[in-house]
Amino acid sequence: MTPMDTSTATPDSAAGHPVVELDGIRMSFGGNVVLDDVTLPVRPGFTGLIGPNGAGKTTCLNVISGYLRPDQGDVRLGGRSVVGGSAHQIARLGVSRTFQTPRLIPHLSATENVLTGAGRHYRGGHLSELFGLPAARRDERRLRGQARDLLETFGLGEHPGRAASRFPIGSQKIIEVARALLNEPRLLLLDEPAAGLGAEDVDRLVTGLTDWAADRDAAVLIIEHDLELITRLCPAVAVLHFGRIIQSGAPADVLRDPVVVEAYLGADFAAGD
Ligand SMILES: Nc1ncnc2c1ncn2[C@@H]1O[C@H](COP(=O)(O)OP(=O)(O)OP(=O)(O)O)[C@@H](O)[C@H]1O
Repeated sequence: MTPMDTSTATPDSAAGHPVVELDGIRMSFGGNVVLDDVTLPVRPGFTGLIGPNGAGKTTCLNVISGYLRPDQGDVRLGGRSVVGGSAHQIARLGVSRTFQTPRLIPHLSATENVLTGAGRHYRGGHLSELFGLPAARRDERRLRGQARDLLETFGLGEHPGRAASRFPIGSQKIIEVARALLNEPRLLLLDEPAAGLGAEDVDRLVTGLTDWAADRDAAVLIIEHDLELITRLCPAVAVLHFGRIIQSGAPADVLRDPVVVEAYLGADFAAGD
């Protein structure tokens, strides 16, 4: 394979219309150009976004989720431009994300933390809760059940009432993923979900995500340095290097591409690791 023109970069092993498309995104901080003409379609299923430290991966997630407004280019969610929308507005359109460092509420239980992801599908509000309105009570019961099911899906159903801070860091990261899923997102953005996880937690994560995605049309964009996880989960992967997409396609092809090997993986990998 040869390096790809960023204007046509497409993880072409994935099927279906893109759930989200980055189109010609440029993002700079001061004079520092961090994303340069990034075009990336993310289709239903799993797409990996890999690249060296500082390549601009988290910045891509921040642009998609409305935490950053790009200097140029468009972000289309289901074909509709969302550039300029706030993070809150974009979340309401069905975009969920996690962060590199888990942002759980330490004293709340695992279930309660997952429940904090409910926003979009929760009809109750402070007033209806206050007056104990039936719709709010029904929603809460349903959501509690879903939160517990999600913890089960990720193999963490044993201690739903335990405070988040009492779980090991790997489990906390997985609880954060479960929280992002309660919202039934059509687009899930995961920022290094496996960082700091042991092998058992990585298996929990992969199994849980695979089970969750199996009967849904959702798209999942995963930033990850664990290339084995990327290969297990993602039929499509794109490589960012110095803010540009330098290659995309099936992981087995992309990870063998000499341009990618040189840019990212280093001589050890090229030698056959
Ligand atoms: N808010 C910001 N202000 C200034 N510079 C920033 C900001 N956010 C990111 N950067 C810079 O943009 C570049 C890309 O950062 P980014 O976090 O997107 O990289 P990354 O590929 O996710 O890296 P890593 O794998 O280490 O997490 C870095 O040089 C970083 O210092």
